[in-house]
Amino acid sequence: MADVKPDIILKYFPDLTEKQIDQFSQLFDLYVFWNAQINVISRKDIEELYERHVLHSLGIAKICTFKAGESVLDVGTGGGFPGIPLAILFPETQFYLVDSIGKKIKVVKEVASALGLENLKADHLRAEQIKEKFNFVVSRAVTRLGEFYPWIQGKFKKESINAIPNGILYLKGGDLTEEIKESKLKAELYPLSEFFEEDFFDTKYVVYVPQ
Ligand SMILES: C[S@@+](CC[C@H](N)C(=O)[O-])C[C@H]1O[C@@H](n2cnc3c(N)ncnc32)[C@H](O)[C@@H]1O
Repeated sequence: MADVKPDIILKYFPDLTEKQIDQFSQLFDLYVFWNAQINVISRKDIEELYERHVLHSLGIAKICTFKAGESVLDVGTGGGFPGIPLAILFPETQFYLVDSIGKKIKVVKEVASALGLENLKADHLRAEQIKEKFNFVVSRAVTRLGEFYPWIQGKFKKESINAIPNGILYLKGGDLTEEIKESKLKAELYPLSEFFEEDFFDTKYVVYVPQ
């Protein structure tokens, strides 16, 4: 049996409050329950939930510390990654999670409600339908940057209160040098190996595209 406690999160984020530790601890049982009904995580992966999904999602927090009052859109969140772990870590930031598959959003809503995450809203929508503007757009493993960018272009607030400019923070794998070139975007690549000892297989980078 793999370690199903959130100790690995504390190893890299040692300043969590009791409330956050409790919320991270609840994730395992919640995802075991919901994943049995609606498949949002590969079933063989569930025992690695904290490493492959929760810690992996928090790689974004190593690049950007979201501030109170900022807003973050998670495009193609699936069962809530990276949005749910980030919403636990940054309770003063507003998160909006969307996915084009309704039953995945049902899981997100159920998990968020069980955790009492008041800073998270989720909707069954395609990213292209969203009219609001955000400080940051996060995402994990949805599509190539060149296809992704037009979905969210123009959805960024102008004003910024963060140490880094508003922009996209995308957990990605693949041949990123080629993909970034093809997208014609000015992107910065951050390998997760700079922050974590764990191996994240085919999704080893945070791509940051300032706006
Ligand atoms: C490979 S899954 C990744 C899910 C999640 N981000 C994760 O890493 O576990 C890609 C998700 O993107 C969603 N998706 C694809 N195109 C989308 C769009 N235009 N708007 C919103 N969601 C989209 C799909 O429904 C799917 O749930």
